[in-house]
Amino acid sequence: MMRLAILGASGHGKVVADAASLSGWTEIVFFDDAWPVVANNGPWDVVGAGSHLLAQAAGFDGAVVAVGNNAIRMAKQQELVLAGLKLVSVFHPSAVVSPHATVGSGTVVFANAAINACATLGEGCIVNTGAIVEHDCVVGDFSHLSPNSVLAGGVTIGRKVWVGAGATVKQLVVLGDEVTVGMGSTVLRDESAGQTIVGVPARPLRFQD
Ligand SMILES: CC(=O)SCCNC(=O)CCNC(=O)[C@H](O)C(C)(C)COP(=O)(O)OP(=O)(O)OC[C@H]1O[C@@H](n2cnc3c(N)ncnc32)[C@H](O)[C@@H]1OP(=O)(O)O
Repeated sequence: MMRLAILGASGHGKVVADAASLSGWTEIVFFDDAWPVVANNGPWDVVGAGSHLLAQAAGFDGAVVAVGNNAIRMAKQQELVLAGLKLVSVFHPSAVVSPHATVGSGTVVFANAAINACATLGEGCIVNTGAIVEHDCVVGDFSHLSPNSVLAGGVTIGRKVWVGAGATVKQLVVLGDEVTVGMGSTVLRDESAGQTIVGVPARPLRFQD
């Protein structure tokens, strides 16, 4: 029996649970502060609030935070670690991950994602469905690569970066911490921390017409 606790009874959590179920976790339960009003998340049970999970570290073989917001995911993951839970990574079986890539704890990698050779991903990241992290990329902690987004070779992104669905980042570009890339954007140049950039080519949102 391999028992996984997922914190966050979200839609994203359902995808984490599916990937975990398909990759060998035999018992999966959710914790969420909406419990007991929320008692299930799709086919999975919600069995307690976040505080209950913090008190049950010994009861699980692993835990993962399923919260889409990067800052909240970071805070929750740090709480779980302090409480003694073992943060694990979850890989959908159809994800292709190079044996020469490094993936931090608490990172989830969904169906048809690819992480190529010598890429380095931090902890608590989301590599969403079909996202591509090319060779030699560096992805900071608690970043989210949305479905079908592409980081071309050697891209470096900071912590808590959100790359929107279908966005593409040119090879060797560097994005600072907490940059948000709008869905469908094409990023051709480096951007400093905290910017929201959109469009083709991507420009800071405040400069859009
Ligand atoms: C499984 C999953 O679902 S994972 C999640 C996947 N979701 C995503 O990838 C969504 C990513 N988020 C976005 O792209 C958002 O639009 C953001 C973060 C870039 C901007 O969001 P907000 O700050 O709420 O901006 P808002 O919607 O008010 O738009 C502001 C302006 O930017 C434009 N804009 C917003 N997003 C984009 C975009 N991706 N590309 C081009 N223009 C955009 C809007 O048209 C608007 O222009 P206007 O002022 O001329 O009307």
